[in-house]
Amino acid sequence: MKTIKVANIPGDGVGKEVVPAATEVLHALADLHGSLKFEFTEFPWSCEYYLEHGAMMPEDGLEILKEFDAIFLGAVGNLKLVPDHVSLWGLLIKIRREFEQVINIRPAKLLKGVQSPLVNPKDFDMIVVRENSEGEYSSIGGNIYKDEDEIAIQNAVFSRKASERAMRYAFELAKKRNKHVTSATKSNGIIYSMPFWDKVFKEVAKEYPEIKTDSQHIDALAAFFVTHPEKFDVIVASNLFGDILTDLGAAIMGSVGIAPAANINVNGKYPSMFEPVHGSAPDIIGKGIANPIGQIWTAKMMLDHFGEEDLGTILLDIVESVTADGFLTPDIGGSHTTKEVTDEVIARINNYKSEKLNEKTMGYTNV
Ligand SMILES: NC(=O)c1ccc[n+]([C@@H]2O[C@H](COP(=O)([O-])OP(=O)(O)OC[C@H]3O[C@@H](n4cnc5c(N)ncnc54)[C@H](O)[C@@H]3O)[C@@H](O)[C@H]2O)c1
Ligand SMILES: O=C(O)C[C@@H](O)C(=O)O
Ligand SMILES: [K+]
Ligand SMILES: [Mn+2]
Repeated sequence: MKTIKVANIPGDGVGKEVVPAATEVLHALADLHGSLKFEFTEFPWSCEYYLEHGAMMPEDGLEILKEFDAIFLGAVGNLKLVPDHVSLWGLLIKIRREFEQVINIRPAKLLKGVQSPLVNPKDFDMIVVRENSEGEYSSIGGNIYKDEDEIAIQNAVFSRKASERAMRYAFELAKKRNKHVTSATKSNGIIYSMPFWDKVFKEVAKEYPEIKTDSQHIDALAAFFVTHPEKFDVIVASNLFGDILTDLGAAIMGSVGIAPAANINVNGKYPSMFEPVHGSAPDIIGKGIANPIGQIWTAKMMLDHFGEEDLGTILLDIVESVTADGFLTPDIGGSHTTKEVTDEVIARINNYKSEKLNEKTMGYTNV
C-alpha cells in the first residue's frame, strides 16, 4: 500500500468548501486504485485562527508541515478580519518561501462543456511557469514620512539563480509538450530587472536548440492571451507577471474557479503545495455554489507529482465528462451546487471502478 500523507489547509472562504469536496474525490480515487491511500490531517490555519491566536499559523507550523508528503491548500484571505498582505504573507506566501516552492505551475486549457468568454477560443492548451520565490514579491523596502510626504519603497529582486531555474523548468516542460517557450518581459519600461531577465532567457535558450522561443512584453502578451491563446505552449514569467497572466488564463478557460496550480519544491527538501489559482471568493461564501473543479484539478496535479499520472488522467477525463454533461456551477453558466458537481464526479469514479471490476475476473482494480 502506497500511503501519501497530506496536510489539508482549507484556509478561508470557499477554500473551506472546495477542499473537503476535493478530499472526498481523492478518497474515491484511492479506492479505485486499490493500493494507494491518502492520510489527511486538517489544520484550521486561517484569518479566523489569526483573530484567536494573533498569527495565521502556530510558531512551529512549518515544523509540523515538514513531516507531510504534500500540502493541499484552498485559499487564504478575509479582508474583513485581517489585511490581505498580513494573511497571505503569514501563511500562503510563508509556506511558498520557507519550503522553497520556487516554481508555480498553472495550466490553462479548455474543458469540454465549459464555455470560454472568447468568441473564438480555438483549442488552446498552455502552461504558465511562474517564478515563485522572488521578483516583485519581496519584503525589501519600507515606508517613511507621513501625510503628504509619505513614501513607500518596494524593491524587486531578480537573481540569476532563480530566473535560470524557472526558465530551465519551462524548457524541460516544453520538451515534453509542443517545444515552444514564451518569456514574459517588460524590458522597454523596467530597465534593470527585465533586460537582465531577457539576457538570462537568451542564455538558457541556447541550451535548448530544439525548443522554439520568443519574448513578449507583458502588455502585448496579455492581449495575445485574449486574441490568440492557441499560439502558446509554455510561458515563463516573473512572480507578478505570472500571477496576473494566470488569472487571465483562468478567465479564458471560463472561470478562475476551475484553474489548477502547484507550488513545486524542486530540491526535495520540503513538501510541495497544491492550491488552485483562485482566492477565497468573498462574494459567494456559504452559498454552496463554489466551483470545486479548480481544487479537484489541483488534486490531479498532486497525483501527477506522486507518479500517479494514470489516475490523474482518469480524474481529468471524468471531470470533463461531468462538465460536458452540463453539471456546472453558476460561475460557468450552470445552476448546480458544489455538492452536486462533486457527487457526480465521485459517482463516475465509483462507476468506473465497477466497470473495471466487471472486466476483470481477478477482482482487483489497479489502474
Ligand atoms: N492563492 C490564494 O490563496 C489566493 C488567490 C487569490 C486571492 N486570494 C485572496 O482571496 C481574497 C479574494 O480575492 P479576489 O476577490 O481578488 O479573488 P478570488 O479569486 O477570490 O475571486 C475573484 C472572482 O472569482 C470568483 N471565484 C473564485 N473562486 C471561485 C470558485 N471556486 N467558484 C466560483 N467562483 C469563484 C469569485 O466569486 C470572484 O467573483 C483576497 O483576500 C485575496 O487576497 C488568495
Ligand atoms: O499573489 C499571490 O500569489 C496570491 C494569489 O493571487 C495567487 O495567485 O496565489
Ligand atoms: K488558492
Ligand atoms: Mn493570483
